[in-house]
Amino acid sequence: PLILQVINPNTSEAMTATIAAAARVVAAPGNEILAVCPQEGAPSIEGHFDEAIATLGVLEQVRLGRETGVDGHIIACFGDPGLLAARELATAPVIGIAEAAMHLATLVATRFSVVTTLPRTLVIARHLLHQYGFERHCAGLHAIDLPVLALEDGSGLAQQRVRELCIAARDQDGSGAVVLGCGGMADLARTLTDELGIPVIDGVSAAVKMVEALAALGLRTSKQGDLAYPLAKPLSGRFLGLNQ
Ligand SMILES: NC(=O)NC1=NC(=O)NC1=O
Repeated sequence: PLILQVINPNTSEAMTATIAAAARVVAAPGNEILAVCPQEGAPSIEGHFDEAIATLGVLEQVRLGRETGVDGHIIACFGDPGLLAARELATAPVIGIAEAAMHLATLVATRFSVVTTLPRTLVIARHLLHQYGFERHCAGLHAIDLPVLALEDGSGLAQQRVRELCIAARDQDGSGAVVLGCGGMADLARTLTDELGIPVIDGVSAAVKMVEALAALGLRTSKQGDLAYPLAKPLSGRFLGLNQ
């Protein structure tokens, strides 16, 4: 059995619970989901500034996970904050939910759309498409224009807007699949897939299965070249805990 560390990079316990539940639904029997979030940081991640803040918490959790001996790390925020830095620290695989969902979307459709939260985070999704090489696969990017934590306010308004934009993406973008662009949407994928008749993909569950696949194949983060452990140097002050 595996221990999979699922990191919610924001500090909202409610979203950590949503993410953990989605991960546990799909985890293989016997595999443990170790859901964590930073003690300090941003309650939600909605732009470049928030991502920079969240990255330190992600790295601290990856460090703790490595010491615990987890078999994989999942960065459960759609910006995949700190992904490559985390891979330097990690021995086990590190997967971001955006890359996971995008990869799976390309396996079931020739074009996919993304439905995310605030319009200002659309540029982050575009950056990831470029970074991962999926620009030509993405037929549309949509934002519900509600803040991330609207997904946890219990009103159902954000969930309704996600559903409307997924339908619009299916009918207007010519997409064969939709990628849900927020960790807090992780509980919506199965229902929307059934209702819309196309794959609606959540990155949390996608990442869980991809880490399980990598573990089963004995594949871990390469420590050759740029993903080798960070060069040892005396990190000071608030970064003391990150010394190797
Ligand atoms: N595009 C997003 O909504 N990203 C996110 N911000 C968070 O705090 N969690 C996410 O998944």
